[in-house]
Amino acid sequence: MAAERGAPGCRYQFRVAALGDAAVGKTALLRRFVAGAAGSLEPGPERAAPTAGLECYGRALRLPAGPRVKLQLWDTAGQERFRCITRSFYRNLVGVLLVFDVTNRKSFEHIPDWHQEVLATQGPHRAIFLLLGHKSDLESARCVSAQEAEALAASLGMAFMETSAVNNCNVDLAFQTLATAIQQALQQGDIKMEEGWGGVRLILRPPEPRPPSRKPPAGPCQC
Ligand SMILES: Nc1nc2c(ncn2[C@@H]2O[C@H](COP(=O)(O)OP(=O)(O)OP(=O)(O)O)[C@@H](O)[C@H]2O)c(=O)[nH]1
Repeated sequence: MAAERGAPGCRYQFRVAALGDAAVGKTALLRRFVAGAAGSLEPGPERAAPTAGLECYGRALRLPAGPRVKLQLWDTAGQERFRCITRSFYRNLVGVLLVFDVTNRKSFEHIPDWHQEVLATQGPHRAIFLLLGHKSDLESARCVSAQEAEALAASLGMAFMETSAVNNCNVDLAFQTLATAIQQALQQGDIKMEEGWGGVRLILRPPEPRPPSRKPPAGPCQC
């Protein structure tokens, strides 16, 4: 997957958000993806300042066998007191990463509530979801198995992956998987771009098919 910081040559912009309980690692996950494998994680292993409301990041990527797309990535506050800000924004999402912490059972049990909250506020546009079990590097403290998370994801109609921002496990793959599913839904007409909806934006029109070139008249030279 080729990555760029800007959006040159991107055909679409997909608006995606990471949702889940406070401190599950949404900010670290997004920053890891934007910084790439070589980037350092700010502010380090200590607890980062909790997100207040919403923060936005962006990164472009080329999908396998597809166009280049820009992901507009929204980091949302997990804390309840910011929920009225984040809720107002769900209807303009085309992709949602539902994030829980594999060492925090409550954050896993709250996933159906997060899912329901998005569905309840979405309007006619249906977002594509991906369930992420985050902090997979903390194996010894794990209290949610991959099998039960897979079962939950299947029951909610979405795919599941485990990620870690600390060792950069599956981070690129998670975003690539979500973006590919969005692109396929767009291609199949399951998602439609509409005026006034911010989930998908066309940045660059596909090139028009070129008209057949006019050949010089056959026959003897006229000059
Ligand atoms: N071991 C480990 N720790 C992580 C990982 N990702 C994040 N953390 C730590 O988990 C804590 C919370 O991370 P954040 O990214 O701030 O969590 P958040 O979900 O954005 O929190 P809110 O903004 O309150 O919603 C921080 O101390 C991070 O360093 C990870 O993959 N592995």
